[in-house]
Order: sequence, then structure tokens, then C-alpha cells
Amino acid sequence: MKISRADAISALTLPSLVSGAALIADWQYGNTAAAVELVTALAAGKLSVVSFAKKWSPTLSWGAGTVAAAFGQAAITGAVGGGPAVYAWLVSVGLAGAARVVYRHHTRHDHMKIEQESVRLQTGLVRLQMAHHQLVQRTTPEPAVAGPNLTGRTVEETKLRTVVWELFQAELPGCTVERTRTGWTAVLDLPVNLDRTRLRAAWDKVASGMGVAGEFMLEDGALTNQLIARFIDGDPLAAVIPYTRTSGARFTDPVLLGVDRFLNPVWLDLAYNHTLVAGSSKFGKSTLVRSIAVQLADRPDVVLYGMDLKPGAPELTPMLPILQDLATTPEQAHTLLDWLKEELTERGEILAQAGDQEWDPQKHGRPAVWVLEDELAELVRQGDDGPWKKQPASKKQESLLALMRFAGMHFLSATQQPSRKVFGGTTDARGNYANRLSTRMNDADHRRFIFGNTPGWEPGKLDAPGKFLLQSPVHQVPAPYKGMWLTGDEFRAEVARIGATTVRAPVGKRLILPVGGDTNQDRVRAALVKYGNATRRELEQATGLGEKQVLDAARALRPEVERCEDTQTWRLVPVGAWEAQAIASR
Ligand SMILES: Nc1ncnc2c1ncn2[C@@H]1O[C@H](COP(=O)(O)OP(=O)(O)OP(=O)(O)O)[C@@H](O)[C@H]1O
Repeated sequence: MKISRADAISALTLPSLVSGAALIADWQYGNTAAAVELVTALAAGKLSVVSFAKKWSPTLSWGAGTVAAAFGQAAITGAVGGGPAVYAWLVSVGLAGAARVVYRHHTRHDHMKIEQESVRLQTGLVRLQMAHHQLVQRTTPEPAVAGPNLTGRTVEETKLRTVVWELFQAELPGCTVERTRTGWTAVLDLPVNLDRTRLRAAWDKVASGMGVAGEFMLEDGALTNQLIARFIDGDPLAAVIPYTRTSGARFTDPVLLGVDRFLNPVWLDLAYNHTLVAGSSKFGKSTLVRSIAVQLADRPDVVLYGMDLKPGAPELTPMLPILQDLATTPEQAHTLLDWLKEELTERGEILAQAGDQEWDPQKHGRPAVWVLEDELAELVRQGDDGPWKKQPASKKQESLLALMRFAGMHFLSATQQPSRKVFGGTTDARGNYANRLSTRMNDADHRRFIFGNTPGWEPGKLDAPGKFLLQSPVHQVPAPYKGMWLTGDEFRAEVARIGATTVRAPVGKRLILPVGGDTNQDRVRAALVKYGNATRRELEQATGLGEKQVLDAARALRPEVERCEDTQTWRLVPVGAWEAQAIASR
């Protein structure tokens, strides 16, 4: 242990003071002082010994000891003086120094203990303060932070602003909500910390946060930070959409199909493209075909032909007044396909002469043609086998599909059984039919023949008759539509109205389909019943007989059949006219 200056001073001071005081007392009182000092020293010494022995207060023990030593030194200094006094002083200095060292030793430990205790107490205090802080934090409500103002002008706007804030901590600088007939549309201006890709990706969460029952459609706005959300409330397509007569005047005018989910009209361009209508039974396929057919038939530059090979031709027979002709047997279907081929060749020549690429009825002198086909699969089933194995109807149709469009000639084909075979071996109809519509289709496999495997095109999900999907050059996003509902009465009325003014192709230039009959006369009669009047050539075409056989049969049928020299045609004598003749000859 190092002895400091303070140690030296305190060790020297007391003995020196004691010696000085003893010398003064001796000078003043002589031996009496020394005696008193001795007695005091002995008494203090005794007290010290007893105190140490009985383990009384250390202060008393050490204090009494110190007093005994001091008075002992004083007694020796006063009584003896000289050398012993010096020795006594020295012993006292030594004792004082030792006492100081002992004191320092003890107090050092005490200091350390005090310091440790102090550290412990301070640590405890800090812990206590921390616990108090935590307790305060947990129990005291958060002070209100000044947040964004999420209140909008409409309930929807407020909800949108709130949900976007909760999900992205983003405050919309702009959010305009407008009511529509089927819900509402919101134009969202996005802040810098939220781009529209992120918002689109998380839109499911936004929609569920909005808690509204319906469907959202998203599209990019005009500005790069704008997203447009169209909300469709419930199912607007559940409503019945009444048939509306349209006023298309040219074959290139679009036809009206129905409405989209916003109840906006849906139009389809049919010109220069073939159209396929698919769908399971009882879901509105025929209604769609009918509403398209009456609109086309109402245009002066369009003629319609039909092909319906189902027994009794149930779909197209009611349309006879607006059709130029209807093929109902495989023979007739082949004749129609062959005639289309010839017509196509002639039109090709007309176009070549005019130096044109596309057919224009006004300019090129012949109307646009639509061939309505009901149940394509039936044509393949009946028209590809037997005598037509080498030249199957499906192959004829496939080559026509590829070539006819430019000549203003089109197919509008309906099927409920789309398959690879039906489409002439190609895996889907896309190559041939640019316009594809489908009402509900129960067979999931059929879907790919209409729409391919692109996700979203799922006619199996259409849940009501009249709803359909549409894929066309301008309809590339899968969305359900609802077709116009043309009641049976409305349909018959439209067919009668349009049929009354439907212009037939002129005699000699028209399609003549084969007719049946047991004898030659039966066949000629059947042909004249079907076509009213016919040239000899047309009778040959209809009956499949040679020139002489036709003339013999026609002559044998006189007077039921007569010949008009002016028009070079044969006709059945009208019943009324024949009776009038009979009366006149009486
Ligand atoms: N656009 C429509 N709106 C409302 N209901 C419709 C609509 N189209 C069809 N329906 C309902 O569906 C029924 C079947 O319609 P449609 O005859 O057109 O179906 P389809 O699929 O052609 O059946 P099928 O092949 O058996 O003739 C109709 O009688 C009508 O009740």
C-alpha cells in the first residue's frame, strides 16, 4: 500500500500535539499533570482492552486505545522527558501511522462495498425506470398521430381510400367515383409509392377489403399513374335483353348480338369472316343464330342459304321465307357446296376483271352470301360417308372456308359437338372461323376446339341461357355477354316481314338442289313444286335426269304442267287457272 502525504501528516500531527500539550502541562502543573495523564492512560487502556474483548463498538475500542496511547505518551513525556519522551513520540507516531493504515484498509473495503452497493442500487433504479417506461407505454393509449384524410365524396371513394391506405400506407392523390348503370367506376390516381402493377397484383385484397358483392374489372388509365376500376354490382346479365330491330343497310354493317356486363350493346362485324356459334342444347345457341340471321336477311345486298341435316331440319325450316334455299339431305348439301364452289369461281373472275381484292355487291353485281349451317357435325357424319367418301363434304367445306371470304361469301355455322373432325382435321376452329361465339358448353373438352386453351375462355362457367363468350378480331378479352331474347312470335313475325320482300335469285341463275321421287314424273313434279317454274336445264339439275327424260316426263304431266314459250320455262298450272280454263271451255 502506498503511503500518501495525508497518511504522513495524520501520523505525525496527533503525537506531536500530544507531546506539545504534555510539555505545557508539565511546565504548568508538574508531576500532577503526569499523574493525571498516567491514570487517564491506564483507564483508557483498560476500557480499550475490555471493549475489544467484549466486541463492543470498534469505534469505542479503537478510540479508547488511541486515547490510552496518547495519554501514555503524554505521561512519559511529562514525567520522564528527554530520550524517553522522544521514544514515546516515535512510538506514538508509529502507532498513529499503523492506525491510519488499518483505518485505510478497512475503509477501502467499505468504499468498495459502498461502490458495489451503489452500482447495484443504480442498476436496480435503471431497471425500475425501464419497467415503468414499458408499463406506461403499454397502458397509455398511443397519442393520436396526424394521419391522412381518407374521407371521400362517396361511400365507395372513402372505402377505396381507406383500404389502399391500410394495405399500402399510400394516400391516393385522386379518386373519382362515378355511378354506372351496373355499378360504379373509379379512376384512381396513384401516389409515387404505389404503382399500378402492384395495385393490380393485390387487387383481390382491395376487393375483399371493400366488402362489396360483385365483380371488378381493371384497366389502365390514360396517365401512367392511373388505374381504372369498374365495379359490376351483382349480375347485370341475369336480366332478359329484349330483341331490338337494327337498321343495318349493307352487308358490312355489324350485327347486334346483345349486351355486355355494363349493359352496353355488343356488335359484331360479320363481313369477310366466317362465324361459328357453339353451345350445349337449351342454352340459347339457336336464338343467337336466329337474331343474326334476321338482321342479315333484312339487308338488300345479302342472300341467305341454309344447310340443316338434322331430321326434319328443325332449326332452319322456319327460316325458309328468308332463305334462297335450304339443303336438308346430304345430296343437297353436296350440291350446295358444289354450287358455292362454282359461284366462287365466277366471282373470282369478276374480281380479277375489275382488278379488285374484295367483293362489293354494289360494284360487282351479286349479293353477299351467308350459308347458315345447323349442326356442322351432322354434315360431317352424313356427308363424308357412302358415295362421298372420296369427296367428303367436310373437305369441300374446308377448302371453301379458306377461299370464300374475299368473294363476300360466308359461313355461319352452329354446332353443339365441336370436334377435330368437324373442323376438317385442324385442332381448333380458329384458322377458319375468325368470329367464335359460345353459349354454355357442358363438355369441357369441346371448349378447346372453339377457344383453344387460353385461360379465361371457359364457356362451362356461363350459368344461364343466352349468356355467351365472344372471340373475334376485336374481342380478345374473355367476357360474358347476354344475347337478345327473340321470342318465337317475334322471330316468326320478323321472318314473315322480311320474307315478304326477299328477292329470289333469277331463274336460270339460281341454286337448284336435287329433289327426290320414285318416277321421273314424280321428280319433275317435285322440282316444279319446289321452284315454281324452271328451265329445262334446271329440271335436269333438280331431277338428275337427262334432257330427253325430263322432256318426256314433263310432256306426260300435261295438262298439270305447262310450258311458257316466252320465258322458256316449265311450270305447274295453278289450280285456280286450270279450273278457270275448264269453266271457260264449257
Ligand atoms: N337470349 C336469351 N335470353 C333469355 N333466355 C334465353 C335466351 N336465349 C335462350 N333463352 C332460353 O333458353 C331456351 C333455349 O334457347 P335455344 O332454343 O335458343 O337454345 P339452344 O341451345 O339452341 O337449344 P337447342 O339446341 O336444343 O335448340 C329458350 O327457350 C329460352 O327460354
